[in-house]
Formats: sequence, C-alpha cells, structure tokens
Amino acid sequence: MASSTAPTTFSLLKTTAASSSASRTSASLLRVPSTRVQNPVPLRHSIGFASSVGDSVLSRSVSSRVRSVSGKGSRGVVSMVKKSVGDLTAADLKGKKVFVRVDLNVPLDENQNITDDTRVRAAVPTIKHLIQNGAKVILSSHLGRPKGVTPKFSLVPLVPRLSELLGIQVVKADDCIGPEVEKLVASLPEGGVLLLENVRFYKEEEKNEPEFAKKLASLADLYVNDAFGTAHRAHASTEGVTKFLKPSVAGFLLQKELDYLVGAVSNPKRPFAAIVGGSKVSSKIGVIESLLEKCDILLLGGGMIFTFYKAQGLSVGSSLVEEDKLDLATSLLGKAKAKGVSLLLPTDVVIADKFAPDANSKVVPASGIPDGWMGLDIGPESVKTFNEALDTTKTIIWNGPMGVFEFDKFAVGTEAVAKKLADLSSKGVTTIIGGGDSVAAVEKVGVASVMSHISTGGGASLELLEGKELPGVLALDEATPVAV
Ligand SMILES: Nc1ncnc2c1ncn2[C@@H]1O[C@H](COP(=O)(O)OP(=O)(O)O)[C@@H](O)[C@H]1O
Ligand SMILES: O=C(OP(=O)(O)O)[C@H](O)COP(=O)(O)O
Repeated sequence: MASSTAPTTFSLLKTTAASSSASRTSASLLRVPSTRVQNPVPLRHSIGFASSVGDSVLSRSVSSRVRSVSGKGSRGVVSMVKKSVGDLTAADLKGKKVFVRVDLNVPLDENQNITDDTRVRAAVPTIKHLIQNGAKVILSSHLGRPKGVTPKFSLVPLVPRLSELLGIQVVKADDCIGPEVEKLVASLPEGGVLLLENVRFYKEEEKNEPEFAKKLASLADLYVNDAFGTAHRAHASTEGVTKFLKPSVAGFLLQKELDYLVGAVSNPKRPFAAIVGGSKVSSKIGVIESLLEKCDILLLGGGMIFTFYKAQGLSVGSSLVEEDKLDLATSLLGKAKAKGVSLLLPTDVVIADKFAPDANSKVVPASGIPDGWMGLDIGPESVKTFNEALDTTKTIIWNGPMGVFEFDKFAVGTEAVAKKLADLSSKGVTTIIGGGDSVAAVEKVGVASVMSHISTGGGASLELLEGKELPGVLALDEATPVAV
C-alpha cells in the first residue's frame, strides 16, 4: 500500500497541499492545490453548441444553443453555431436528394462481421429523421484506409445492419460516383436510402480534389455531415463537397458530439474534473494544456505519470518515461498551480516485473518503485483519493486509461474509474468519455449506456479537446449569428 508520507522530492507539492483550501482529498496526495472553483471560463472555441446537456440537445433552437454558450465569463462573444439538420423544415427536405456523410468505419472480423456497431447505431437518428421527412438519402462513408479499390474494405457488410436498424431495405451502389450511381439515385423513392461504395476507393477523396468533390455533390441537392469520427479530416466528402452543396448542415450525431466536447467542456457545471491517462504525456500535452484552462481538478494516470514522477526526482524503475519531456512535466505542474487547478497524481502504483499479463505484481507507494519493476496501473489508495475528488464534481471528462487495462491484472484502476463515473452519472453528474481507449474500458465494464456522452471519434475528440477546430465542422453553414 502507499506510504502516507510523501517523499522529500515532493516537498513543493506537499507544502502547498498542506496550505490548500481544497483539502477534500487525502493529505498524502501529490497535488497542486486548487483555489478556483467557480471561475469564469474562457470561451476559446468559436464553434459553440449547448452546454446545458441534461436536456435534449437535438431539439433546441439555434438561439438557445448560442445563449447557453454565453455563460459566465464569455463576455458577449458572438458564437458561431453551425446549422443543423434539425433546423431544416419538412418542406426543405421532402423529395430532396440529401448527401449524408456518415462514419461507418467499423471493426470487422475475418468473416466480415461487424464486431462493434456503435457507429452504425449512432448514424441512425439523422437518417431516420431524413426518411421521415420524405428525403432521398444518399449515404457516403469510408472504411479503413484502402489504397485503391480493395474488396475487403467494401461497405457491403454494412447493408444488413443498417437495413435492420432503419427498418427498410438499404440499396447498395457498387461505386460512389458515375452513371450507375446516378441511375440508382434517380430511382430512389422518397424515404429511400442508398449506400455508396467506400469513398476512399478514390485517392481523390483524401486529397480533397475539387473535381471529385464536385462529382459527389452532383448526386444531391443538399449536404449533411454526421461523420464526427472523420470531421478532423479535410477530405472531399467531409469538406470539399460543401463548396458545391447548399445548404451544408450538421447531423444530429455531429451536433451532439460538439454539444458535449465543446459546449459542456467550455462552460461546464462546476466543479469540473478532467481525468487524463494513456501511454505518453507527449500525445496528451495539447489536451492537458487545453483542459488546464477550463477544469478545477485534473487527475492524471496511465503511463504518463512516470514522467511526472521522474521530473520530481523519484525513481521509476523500468516504467515508461519520456526523458525529453521531464521539463514539460514540471512546467505543466507549475501551470496547474498558477491556474489554481488541483492536479492530482496517483500516490501508489501497481508494479510488475515484466510487461506481460502474467507478470508478478505488487502495490507500492509512488516513491517506492524498485529497479527492474515497472508501473502498470494506479494503486488502491489512488483510486480511493480520485473517487473522493470526483465525488465533489458536477462535470467530468475522461480521456485515456489509468493503466495497461488490456491485461486484466492491471485493469483495476481503469475499471474503478469507469464504475465511479457510471455511479456519478446516475446521480446527475455530466460524464463525458472522450474517445479512444477509455471508451473501450467503459464498454468492457458494461457501463457505456449510463454515461452522459461517449464520443464516437478518437482522433476527432482528441483534436476538439486540444481546442482545435475540425475542418468538417468549419466547412458547414453557419446558423444566423446571435449576439449574446
Ligand atoms: N503504466 C503504463 N505503462 C505503459 N502503457 C500504459 C500504461 N498505462 C496505460 N498504458 C497504455 O496506454 C494505451 C492508451 O494510450 P493512448 O493511446 O494515449 O490513450 P487513448 O487511446 O485513450 O487516447 C493503452 O494501450 C494502455 O495499455
Ligand atoms: O476511425 C476513425 O478514427 P479514430 O480511430 O481516431 O476514432 C475515423 O473513421 C477516421 O479514420 P482515419 O483515421 O482513417 O481517417
């Protein structure tokens, strides 16, 4: 178990912790104390959707969305809100050919069976809305990263599940442009759905070639982008096509992702905690720096903590360390302190004598990692302390596992966080799972349905959390700007 006495190398953190007004958590925690709980939030992302995410984000009007972004601290910013498919009337849609970019990039097994249909299910609300309003729906997606036409990346395996979920027979095209596709589009009835073949079978897609985008656009009257997972790519079907199709609007899934990953994160119900884990600090620098601007409490776990430990002079054995990021780790600790964010590092870790599922393991304090051993999970005292910190919050965002959760022996910390978030979610805390491996962890524990939001995009959610703007979103029409 963890030692209750922090090592002398943590004297700075210990001292500040002792004088912290935020003394909710264990005194032994390695922390930068928080003095900020209800500070104004800088609104840095120009694309704003709702932050009051408890109610139906899909049905709110543009003005209410804009107003909700204008919470405390936004100082009269005119937020740019993207037009949504929900803003189109039945008259806008009836009989119209609608090009809908979805992300059906799902995992398939060796027999071409879908092993996780989350993205297919997530695409359904927009498609159903279009069907119910008498539109002719043309679906476009990529699958994998094919180089030219590659049968194993065909979208054929998607047809049965899509048809089942939509309750109608989806027609499949063998191509995504050309005369045969045009014939199929011409024969589509109102409320019919046509699935185009993998748009990445053309290299012009990823090159965002205007002529190719124009050909895709020529199939339809208007454009809906609901492919959140691919919104960070400026490709022909996600960005280029908007130059030839008006209106170009956001689908319900894209809108919901932005509501949570931008709206709820920029203007959270406080206290707001961010949990960041994963393998390396280098891949999460942008996320940590961006979240430090917004959160009250930052919990760190995963492989990156050993770089923080080493930066503080601790021995980390053979744990994962990025030697060239030691100064960065120290500067992030300093930034947290300067911003009044309570940054919590685990006080104990589960160590292993090798990187393997059957490794020998034991729990030691953060200051007690022997040579030849590596930290692969956070320890029980840290779980307890993290839980106590999370108990104080009203909004939580989580990105990255707390340990090597792929090995059962080292999945305990990650699963404990998943369970804690599920528990808090059921008590009204807004819980957002920001894509990547933390989604896999939440699904493994079987608590996915309880969370407020689980992102369908790994790379896209990471970029949003870093404060970047996504080309697939930027390209969409703006709703009428409202001064707030
Ligand atoms: N202590 C650790 N040592 C080595 N790898 C770790 C450790 N903790 C977590 N990881 C690994 O980090 C990986 C996930 O990291 P990353 O890709 O950055 O997160 P995400 O996919 O959530 O964005 C997982 O494969 C996990 O095994
Ligand atoms: O699966 C996807 O991204 P993700 O693995 O980051 O969640 C998207 O479909 C984007 O795919 P890409 O990374 O091949 O452009």
